[in-house]
Amino acid sequence: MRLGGRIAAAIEVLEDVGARKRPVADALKDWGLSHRFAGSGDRAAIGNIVYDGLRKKQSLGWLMEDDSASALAFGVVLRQWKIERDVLVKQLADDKFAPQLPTQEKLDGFFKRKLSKAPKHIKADIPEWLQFAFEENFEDDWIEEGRALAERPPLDLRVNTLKADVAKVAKALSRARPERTRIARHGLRIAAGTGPARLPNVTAEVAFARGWFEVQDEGSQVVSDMVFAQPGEQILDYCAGGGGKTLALSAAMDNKGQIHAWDADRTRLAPIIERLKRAGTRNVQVHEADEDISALAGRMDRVLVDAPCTGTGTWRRHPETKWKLTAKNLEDRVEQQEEVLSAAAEFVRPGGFLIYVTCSVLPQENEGQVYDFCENDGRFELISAGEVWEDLFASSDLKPWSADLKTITLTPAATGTDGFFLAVMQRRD
Ligand SMILES: C[S@@+](CC[C@H](N)C(=O)[O-])C[C@H]1O[C@@H](n2cnc3c(N)ncnc32)[C@H](O)[C@@H]1O
Repeated sequence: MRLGGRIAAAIEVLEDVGARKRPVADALKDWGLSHRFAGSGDRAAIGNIVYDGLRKKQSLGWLMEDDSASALAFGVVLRQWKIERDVLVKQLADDKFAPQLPTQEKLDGFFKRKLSKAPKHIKADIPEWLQFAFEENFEDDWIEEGRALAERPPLDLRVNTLKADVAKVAKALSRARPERTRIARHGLRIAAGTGPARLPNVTAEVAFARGWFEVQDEGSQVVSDMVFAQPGEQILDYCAGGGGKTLALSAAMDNKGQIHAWDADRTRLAPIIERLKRAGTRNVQVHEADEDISALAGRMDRVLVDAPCTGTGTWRRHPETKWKLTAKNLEDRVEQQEEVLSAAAEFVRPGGFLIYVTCSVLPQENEGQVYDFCENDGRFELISAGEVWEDLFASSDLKPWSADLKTITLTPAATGTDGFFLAVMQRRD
């Protein structure tokens, strides 16, 4: 396919996503199934236009004075992919599959308008109603933080130290030119690439089938490390989901001790079985949602609550969720988090630790949540996560946010990771 056909396809997918409010991945998959002539390079390029457009939907719409799917797709190739206007016009002129170009007047305006003159939430590419929360969290840097959440993310891998080491995986994947992560100790990163560049399908590699690595954002690797799980301990992963963090904890414990993996949703937990097997994990007990785990109450050295959240820290990967999020969704999540935190706390032994994690950058779900919890439950005290950071990652030149010098927030702008929040609370009695 030529560029014109790819832009036309991206417009079709963007319209589908907008009209049916469906996940981008589903819309792209359907498009691929009904256009089997498109090669993998075409599908990657179309996906990139769609995702890049959704990440910067607001700023591109403002520059184009038009937020249609077509304006967005052309905005991406002209501004983000940096294809010269004349080159684009020429390429599309004799392409019968190319969509209609925006009018001369619209394009003139697009190139004349300066984003520095746009309202602040548009510059930051975040929904206006979240501006206050961003300001509260990131002070003078909030626009930069919003913008970083609108960039393309890299592909991060966590080397499974139960089966391999960083050098071995780097060698196995050398064609993809992975580099060591700047914070995580067992991480590799494959750069995002620009324009139509596609990321390699690393899960099709033999090294993946052998369990040498997992796909896991560096931020997720870092917060898993900060649980500080020690060999021989008893750990409860209360919101284990597909097991991303469970696997990292197991490797950190060198398969010694016991991890109990639980989740309220049995279907979310299902993939964990296969992943544990591939990783060579032997110290994880999976508990189904309807299983009674009350025998573990008051006995766990550490309980990890990787709480259900709005996912604002992962907007780079799921940009459509940025524009769908409502104040009501946020309120519901906050309520759910309160319930999960109180229920999970019952499993911590006296002197043990409760670790609260979200992949959100909103203070309501983060600092607000743990301060309320500690106020209501006098047994728990917030301790300094900054000290754990220093213990583990002092050598990194990147530093997380810490509004209160106790909890930590990772962000694409500060730490080059997805957005994550982590707080550690200790049970006194
Ligand atoms: C952020 S995801 C977990 C991701 C997972 N830890 C990982 O690293 O792959 C949050 C999980 O919380 C679970 N959850 C929601 N409400 C819960 C509850 N009341 N108790 C336990 N888990 C719950 C959801 O099913 C979801 O799998």
